[in-house]
Amino acid sequence: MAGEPVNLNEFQELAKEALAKMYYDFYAGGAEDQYTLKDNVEAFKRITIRPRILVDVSRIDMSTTVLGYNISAPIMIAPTALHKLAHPEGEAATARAAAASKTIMILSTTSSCTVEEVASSCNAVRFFQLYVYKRRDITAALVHRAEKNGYNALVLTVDVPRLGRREADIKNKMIAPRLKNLEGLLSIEVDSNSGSNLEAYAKATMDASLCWKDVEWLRSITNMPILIKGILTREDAIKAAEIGVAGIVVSNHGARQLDYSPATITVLEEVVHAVGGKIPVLFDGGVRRGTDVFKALALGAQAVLIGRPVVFGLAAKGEHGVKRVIQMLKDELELAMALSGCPSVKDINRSHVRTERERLLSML
Ligand SMILES: Cc1cc2nc3c(=O)[nH]c(=O)nc-3n(C[C@H](O)[C@H](O)[C@H](O)COP(=O)(O)O)c2cc1C
Ligand SMILES: CCCCCCC(=O)C(=O)O
Repeated sequence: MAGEPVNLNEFQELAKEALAKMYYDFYAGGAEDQYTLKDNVEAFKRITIRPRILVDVSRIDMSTTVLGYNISAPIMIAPTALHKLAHPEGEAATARAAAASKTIMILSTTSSCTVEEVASSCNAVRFFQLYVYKRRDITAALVHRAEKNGYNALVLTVDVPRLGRREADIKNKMIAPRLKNLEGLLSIEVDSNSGSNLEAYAKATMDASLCWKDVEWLRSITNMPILIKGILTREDAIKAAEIGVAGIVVSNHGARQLDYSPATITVLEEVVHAVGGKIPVLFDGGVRRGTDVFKALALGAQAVLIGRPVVFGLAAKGEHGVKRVIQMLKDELELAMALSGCPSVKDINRSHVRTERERLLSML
């Protein structure tokens, strides 16, 4: 690609040029037919914006709060695995970029840098994403380390009882790098001649018996607020609000788990209605433009998380690349707000978008 990237998709092109095929495929890929992977992005394109005019937009304020923490814009960093496959500085660079951008990074359990290394790389607000291992003692140790190292919330990922079938990883025989957070705690060697070593590793270690009552167990071992990541239905959203978690993330894991699960933006409103304002609803999946952020906020999300574009920014240009990715989205969101008559994020409301359902109903 010639010249500097001007949007997030161009960062993906740069990352493709920079990365070994096995790693690029791991980051970019989705499950099976990758139907949901495409639809996460395409579904945003089926929503149009209803701009309002003659509103004073000479000043735009994108700042907001999540769990009471101030951030410069409703754009956070989603937990994604193994940043050192993208860049030698790994999650430490991502965390510094998050801090410089005044936003929150959610560190993955399956990070290449440890909980402690990331904590000492910046003093910004950080959340910790938790996978629950069969070995509950190891899970508890991770939670305690996150708490001790100043992570401000726990994001419990609930959509990985098994790893999704990612065919590129199977073909590439994707490696399962040693997870630094588990060093000295768990050593499982996998060697899957038949396909993805990552999938084999996940099968050997992740606790597929995880269920609602385990949220109580988690609560009993930590004072950190707990958010549940991976909710796609009103039924589960109601349950989460009933058991009193601190928030939820509408997510299909970047379409890497269950193919033909819905594009997340198409179920956001259902979940928001079900929760009825009792707890904050965060959102991820397919956000590539400031207008996508705007649409998610209009449908009730408090903030969005960005997954792949952050890793692509890191792969292409390290910490600077992550900062650029976040800044590009912020610039696009700011412009979308100005052109839609929304001087602050609280001005963005349901009347500012027309969903595909509404378009179809209007034709009857
Ligand atoms: C390479 C990659 C690794 C991921 N690793 C994790 C993880 O360790 N924990 C987790 O909860 N979600 C993980 N996710 C899912 C993201 O948190 C997020 O839900 C998803 O990437 C959002 O979609 P987007 O990539 O279209 O922005 C991962 C996603 C990708 C692409
Ligand atoms: C090493 C165990 C599985 C890592 C899973 C990371 C992830 O959530 C994803 O790739 O998606």
